[in-house]
Amino acid sequence: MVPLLTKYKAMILTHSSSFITHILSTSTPASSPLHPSPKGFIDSILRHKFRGYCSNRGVMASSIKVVQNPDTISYLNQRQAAEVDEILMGPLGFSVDQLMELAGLSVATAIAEVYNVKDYNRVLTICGPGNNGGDGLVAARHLYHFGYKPFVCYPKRTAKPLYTGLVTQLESLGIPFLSVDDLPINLSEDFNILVDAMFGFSFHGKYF
Ligand SMILES: NC(=O)C1=CN([C@@H]2O[C@H](COP(=O)(O)OP(=O)(O)OC[C@H]3O[C@@H](n4cnc5c(N)ncnc54)[C@H](O)[C@@H]3O)[C@@H](O)[C@H]2O)[C@H](O)CC1
Repeated sequence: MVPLLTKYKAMILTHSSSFITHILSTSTPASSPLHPSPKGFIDSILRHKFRGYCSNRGVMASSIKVVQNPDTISYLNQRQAAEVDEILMGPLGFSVDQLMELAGLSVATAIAEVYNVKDYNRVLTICGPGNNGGDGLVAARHLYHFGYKPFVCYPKRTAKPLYTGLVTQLESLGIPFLSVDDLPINLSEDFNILVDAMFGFSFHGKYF
């Protein structure tokens, strides 16, 4: 899969934790009301964590570190992303559908900021069976409203109301659902952008 990916115009990963996806993916060096510093955001989560759970700040401080690269993009690893979600959904009281909506909207907004709709119109969103897949379904809906032409491949559907509702919303907009067999061998011939919403922090096993 990896060699193929290099051919795509863009590949968007929704792997990172929902609420922070956009902030991390579009972070700029300077803070502004629209683009808050990702470090500031993470710091506020960590402060909450320290306050709520930890009497030993040194230990907790070393357990989550935000890696900042020279381009000011920050990354969380799998465990860190899961921990942030636990805090958001626990003491901070966010619900899954609330976070999923924010994650999907953030991904769609990040795409719209970077890839103009005229040149990069056809977006394939490949959705897995869990919450990460749900993020992708939400992203497809917002991309439609931003003027893109989204396509969704959602081969392993989940019967829970949260997911069936998302599917109904996409169907009502006429967004095509493609089976795996419908997909061309060379995805880059048919699509300008690929959104990988297959697995998030619950992925286990090995990448190949
Ligand atoms: N609070 C939350 O949980 C939220 C998370 N958000 C996003 O969702 C993902 C995590 O979602 P989750 O449902 O826990 O699982 P995944 O989507 O990562 O995986 C789905 C499903 O797949 C199974 N699985 C894992 N590895 C494999 C494998 N090798 N082969 C087959 N199946 C596999 C796994 O057991 C899961 O059941 C998180 O990253 C966020 O992006 C939302 O934004 C909402 C809030």
